[in-house]
Amino acid sequence: MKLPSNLIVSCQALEDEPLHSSFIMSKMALAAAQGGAKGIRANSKEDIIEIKKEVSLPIIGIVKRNYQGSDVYITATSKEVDELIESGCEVIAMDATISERPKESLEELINYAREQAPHVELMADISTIEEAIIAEKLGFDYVGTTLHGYTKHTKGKKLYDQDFAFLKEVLQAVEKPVIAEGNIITPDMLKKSFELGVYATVVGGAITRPKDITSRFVHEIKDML
Ligand SMILES: CC(=O)N[C@H](C=O)[C@@H](O)[C@H](O)[C@H](O)COP(=O)(O)O
Repeated sequence: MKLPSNLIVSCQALEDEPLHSSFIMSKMALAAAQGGAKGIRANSKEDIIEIKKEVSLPIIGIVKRNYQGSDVYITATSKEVDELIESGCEVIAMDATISERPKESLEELINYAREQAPHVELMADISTIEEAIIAEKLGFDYVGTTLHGYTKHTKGKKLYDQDFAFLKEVLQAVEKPVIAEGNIITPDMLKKSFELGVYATVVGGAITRPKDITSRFVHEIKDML
């Protein structure tokens, strides 16, 4: 296992976000490491290379790229897999949902990644129980709840809905290590995910997206002022 059973912090800022910068993401990762995170999740070859200059933690790499006519944007094709192999990340995460893919099938993409980089582990970003089961059968090393609530067929759902009912189901459905990811926004939620039996938990926006953090504070007082 390249990832430790612990907290992983996602350091991502897309082009339309205020902190978009590989340098800033590398410092976010440094802050996360100093705070005790034991892994990093990051987007793009450039960001991963910069982050690796600052921290020696294992990295889950993704490349977010939109393709016309497809809803899949997290490591969608072999092009993104190639970029991630070049980045030197320890784990590649990819969309493992049933959404229509722009090029290779999911199975082809896994086989491609295994052939090109047998030393790199693979994480499935799923949105439903069925997808978790398929991902396990396809041989992913980790099953992550990343896309629950973000696919057409799960839109609007949150990982913490009904006292983490979906996460509990995933934990029962698969034997591979489960990574909780998506909308874990408090230390209590993080603790709860480990109590339920996850292998690791990825926390992103609640730590590394100050715009979202500010909005949550502002939301609480919006009707008072
Ligand atoms: C759905 C999607 O595109 N999720 C992305 C996946 O890498 C990131 O934008 C999230 O920040 C990450 O999953 C962590 O989640 P949260 O920021 O909620 O803690």
